[in-house]
Parts: sequence; structure tokens; C-alpha cells
Amino acid sequence: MDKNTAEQKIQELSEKLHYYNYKYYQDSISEISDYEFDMMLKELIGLEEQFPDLKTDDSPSQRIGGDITKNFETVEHKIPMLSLGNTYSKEELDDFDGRVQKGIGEEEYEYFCELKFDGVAISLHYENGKLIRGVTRGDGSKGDDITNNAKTIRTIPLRVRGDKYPEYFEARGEVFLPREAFNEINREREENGEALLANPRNAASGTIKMQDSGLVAKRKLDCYLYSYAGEDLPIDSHEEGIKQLEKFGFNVSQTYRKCKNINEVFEFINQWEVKRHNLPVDTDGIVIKVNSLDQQEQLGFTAKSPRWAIAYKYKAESSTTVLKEITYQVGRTGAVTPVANLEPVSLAGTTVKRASLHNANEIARLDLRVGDTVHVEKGGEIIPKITAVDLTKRDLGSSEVEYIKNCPECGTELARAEGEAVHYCPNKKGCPPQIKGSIEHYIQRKAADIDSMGERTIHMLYEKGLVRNIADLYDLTYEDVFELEGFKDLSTQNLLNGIEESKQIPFENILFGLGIRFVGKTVAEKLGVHFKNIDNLAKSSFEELIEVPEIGERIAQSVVGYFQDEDNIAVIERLKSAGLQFEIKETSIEQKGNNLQGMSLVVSGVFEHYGRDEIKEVIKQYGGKVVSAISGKVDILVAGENMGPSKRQKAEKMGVKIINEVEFRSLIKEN
Ligand SMILES: NC(=O)c1ccc[n+]([C@@H]2O[C@H](COP(=O)([O-])OP(=O)(O)OC[C@H]3O[C@@H](n4cnc5c(N)ncnc54)[C@H](O)[C@@H]3O)[C@@H](O)[C@H]2O)c1
Ligand SMILES: [Zn+2]
Repeated sequence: MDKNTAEQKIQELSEKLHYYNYKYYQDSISEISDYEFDMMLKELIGLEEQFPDLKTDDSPSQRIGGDITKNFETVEHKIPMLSLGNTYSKEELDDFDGRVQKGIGEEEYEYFCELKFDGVAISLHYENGKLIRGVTRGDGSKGDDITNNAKTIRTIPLRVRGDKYPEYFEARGEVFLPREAFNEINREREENGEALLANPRNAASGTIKMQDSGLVAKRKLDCYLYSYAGEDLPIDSHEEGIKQLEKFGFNVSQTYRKCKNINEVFEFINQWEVKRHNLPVDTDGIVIKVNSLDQQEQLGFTAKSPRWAIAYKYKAESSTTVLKEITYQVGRTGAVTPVANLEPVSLAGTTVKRASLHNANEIARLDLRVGDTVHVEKGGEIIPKITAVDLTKRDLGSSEVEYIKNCPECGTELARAEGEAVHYCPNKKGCPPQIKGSIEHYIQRKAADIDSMGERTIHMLYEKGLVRNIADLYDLTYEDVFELEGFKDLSTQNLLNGIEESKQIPFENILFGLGIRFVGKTVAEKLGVHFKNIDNLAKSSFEELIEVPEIGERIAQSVVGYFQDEDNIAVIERLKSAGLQFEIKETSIEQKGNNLQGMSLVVSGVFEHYGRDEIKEVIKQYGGKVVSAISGKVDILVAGENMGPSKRQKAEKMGVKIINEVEFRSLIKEN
């Protein structure tokens, strides 16, 4: 390549990489896969090596991609927080081993291998054994002070265990969202009709930068520590650092292994290639570190990463196959999802026949046509995805995909709200999957909890015309059920008992079960507590609804719309006559003690042991009353971390007793 072309190419690559970095670190969005990103970066590094004078200081090859936001205080890192070189190939890993050997000379050396957890890096500063600060990596030399958010992570100790600690040290690690917590959030978002989060990494990085620590606490982040850092620490190896972190009570993933040589490293890599998918957290590779700290020092750093460590990344498996057909699925909320039906292909140990296409935009973005040869990829995710079309294999006679205009289930014309990517079938009350879905939603554990009923039974009841809405469940007779395929006397009794028992389920669960759009479990509880019964809720206006804490316009609109529909009112009337609970029972709060009987309490700030709503719940369980504003009538202010100074002043002025979390817990005898 001549220099002019190289210069152009370097500029082009740099611009793209800057852009993707920005999206990734600022907006927590991956527009391309990590592999594509890493390959682009590799190409840039290659060109810069060939033409060193074209390399600039602000090239993406020289700078850590992250950035500092203006939303938090900026903190300088005493020890820089660097990136890691990476590779997808075992040959390059051999080369790395060669460089290490050369750098160290005659001496023996060993490696310490860890999984590479896919979250966001954090540095926790401890002074005299106490957590004083949590900082993001930022640009490597300075980061965002996110101490309050870090404190919401329960496995991060506020004080280290034992009494032998250096005056100052840092524990560095990865904040992540466990896959289970991520799925739970998305389940809830789906129920509420909200946009889904793309993946646990992006969700973790978005969460740690939230302004409201209360919201962060709800997200159930976790953190693995993998580096003990500071000046003159009494350790000689990375391994000793890890052991020290464990002694201090930090959460260290028990997946590491010390390796005598590069062959043992390869073993470790092979061992985790498949097994890593069983870990509770997403991982994208292995981190290999030279164990001895002296040797680390000898090897040193590049501008961006240590020379004594490297990440070996697992490549998402990919293959090509033919797109046979696009079919469409209709969900409970009426959302339509296009599905690619593929010529079966073997990928990452399973046979892949289908891939989700998300929505019409995705089909257009890929410029997908039936009959196309497509690249499919399967990473840690369960659902494979189509990443590109092989245009060289396209049949010239093929034509663009025409997205369906009518519901494949009921024929109703589809609608697409302004600015939304997804098409909906608006026929809520007549579209089979929507009806069946609404009943499935109703019987779930968090709602009416009819566990003697399942998807298959609902399907049969629907097919026989016995059930068209949730109220119909309460009209089912013994004969109706007994005649269903597979039902005997006992199972029939069981099913009917389950339905009968649902009449005792608390109001807020039933309210959630009604399936009002955007009214998830938490919102249903809030509405239940506020309006006390369904009649008050049904006649509440938009203005009254948005007055309720945490109820926004979107929810309010949806609730008002729901109760304006006569069919919905009719269903509720029938449920009422059947004897369901449509009023909140004050006793539905389980009483645990009366230590706070007759007291009014205000809570403020962030707590180590409780989420925001949780501590309020606990107060009620012990007989206390939770109020929101400080006044002369308040008995106690429970002050968490990060409470505003004005609140404290006001409480002091009014003579309100202020206690901290530890004192609160001893008050209710929980510690
Ligand atoms: N898809 C995109 O659009 C896009 C954009 C920018 C960056 N990226 C991805 O991010 C990478 C760059 O991010 P990076 O600079 O944070 O590098 P990196 O994520 O590849 O490696 C460094 C990070 O690994 C983490 N890590 C996890 N486990 C570790 C362990 N056991 N020991 C040490 N560190 C551990 C730490 O947070 C550390 O900061 C790119 O290589 C690319 O894969 C993707
Ligand atoms: Zn339909």
C-alpha cells in the first residue's frame, strides 16, 4: 500500500473507531460486534506499524476508549487504569509468550489466568480499611466518581475484614449484571411494554452511570475483583494479591488458575470455552497475566496496555446458511416479531434453524431477501442472529421482503406507533395469541398464581371456546375441564381448586394480572397502596395518577385508557362477583414485630442492606409508618449514605432523631 492510500485508510479507520468507542462508552450501545471492532483496530495498528510517522497521539490505538462524563465528579487515578491487548488466535498468544520470554531473559516465569468478565471496570479506594471511593476507568488517567452507586453493590465491602490492611489501597475489578438479573429486568420491561436492554454488559455500564442510586440498587449489580493495587504492598505476585483480596472479604471469582507455561494456558482456554456459559456472568475470554510483580515491572507498558498481560477472546462461532422463509410471531402484547427460518446449520454445538429478526427495520438494515445466503452467528447468547448477507450468492431474481400488513393470526391490519420499530396487532380482544397470552399472564405466580394451569390447558380451553378472557375461568365447570384431553378426576379437581384459591390472592397481584400495559408488578403495588381499591383506581383521572410517586404519563395514560373500555369494566365486574380481591388488605403486610409501633419514620439516602422500597417495607413490618417529608410529627430519620445536607439540617432543627443504618438494624434487632 502506498503512503497516500495508507493515510486515507488510517483516517477512515480512526474515525470509525472513535465513533464506535463513543457509542460504546458514552451510550452503552454496540453497533457492531466486538470482533468487528477488534479487527478494525488491528488493521489500524498494522498500518501504523508500517508507517510510524502517520501515527498520532490521539489515535484509537493509543488511547483508552472510555471517557469521563460531566455528570459525576472527576477523579484522577493514582495508578493508571489501562486496557488490555487482545487476540483471537492461539498463534498470536504463542507470539505473546515469546515476547514475555524475551523480555524476562533467563528467568523462569509463570502465568496467572482468569476469566475475562464482561462488564465495566471499577476501582475501589480503601483508606484505613474503609471504602472511600468508587471510580470508573474513564480515559485511564481519570474517571467518574460513582461511589454511591458502588455502595449499592452488596458484595462490595464497606469495610474490609480483619485489621491488617495498608493505610491505602485499591481493589480493582469488573462490575457486571448477572445474566439472571439481566433476564429478570428484561422480563419486567417486556411485561411493561418497555424497550429491552441489549445485553448484560451494556446494561451494567449504563446502570453504573445512573444518577439515582436508588435505581442502581434495584438493578442488582455484582462485582468481581481481580487486582490488588497500591504502593509498596507486601506482595510479590499477582496470586498473592488475589489471596489478599479474598482475605479482606472481596468477591473473587473462583475460576482462576496458575499456569506453569503457555501449554497450561491453552488447556485453561480449552477448558473454559464451553463451560464459561454456565457461569452466572457473561465472559468474553481469558486474561493471561505474568504472575511475578518484579517480572511485570521488567516488561512494562505500552501507551495503552501492560506488556505482561493479554486477553484471549473467544470468537463467536459463525457459519453461512440459506434463509428459507420469514414467518411472524404475535406475542401477548400484540407485538409482531419476524423470525428467519433457516436451512439447518450446526453452530457452537447446536443445530440452528431459526434466528430472530427483531423488526422491519432490522430486515431493511440487513437488506435481507428470501433465498439469500446469510452469515449467522452465535455468541454467548441463546438466540442466534443473522449478521450479514452474502451478496455474491444472491439470486438476481429475488425481490425485497414485503413486511406483512395484516396479523398472521387474526387478519387485522397491523399498526406501528410513530417512532416505534415494532408492528402491533391492535385486535387485543380477538386475536388468539393475545387472548391466550393475557390468560398466561394472569395465571403466573406473581399474579393470580394458578399453578395447576399451564400453556397447554389454556390452549385447549381456548380451542373449545370455553375461555375468551380471564373472567371466563371462574365459570368453568367440572364437566368443562374433565372433558379436556388428558384430564382425570384428580387433575380436574386440582385445576378447579387452583382457580378457587386465586380468589384469596391480594388485590395488587390481581391488578398486575389484569395485564394493563406498562403496569408491571411494582407499579401495580404502588397503585394498589395508593388507591386502596379498584373503584378508586378506575375513576382516577390522568392528573390524579401522575401525582402518585413514580407513576409517569405513559402509565397514567394507559390506566385511564384501560378503564374507559367497557369490555374491561365488564370483565372486572364479573371477577368481582366471582369473589376476587379488589381491595388492599392492610394486613397484607406481614408483621414481624412491633419495635416501631406508633412511630413515623423518614428514610433518606442509600443503604447497604436494603433497597429504597425494601427499607420502607421493613419499617411497616415492624409497625412503623413511613412518611416522605420531615416535620415536627416525625419521630426518626433513618439516614443512609449520601443523604442531602438540607434534610439533616431540617431534622436537627425540628428535633427529629437521626439514626444510621446500623442503629436502625439494632432497633429492629436484625443484627
Ligand atoms: N462493539 C463495539 O462497538 C465496541 C466499541 C468499543 C469497544 N468495544 C470492545 O471493547 C474492547 C475495548 O475495551 P477495553 O479497553 O475495556 O478492553 P477490554 O475490555 O478488551 O479489556 C480490558 C478490560 O477487561 C476487563 N476485565 C475483565 N476481566 C478481567 C480480568 N480478570 N483481569 C483484568 N481485566 C479484566 C477490565 O474491565 C479491563 O478494563 C474492544 O476490544 C472491543 O472488543 C466494542
Ligand atoms: Zn392479531
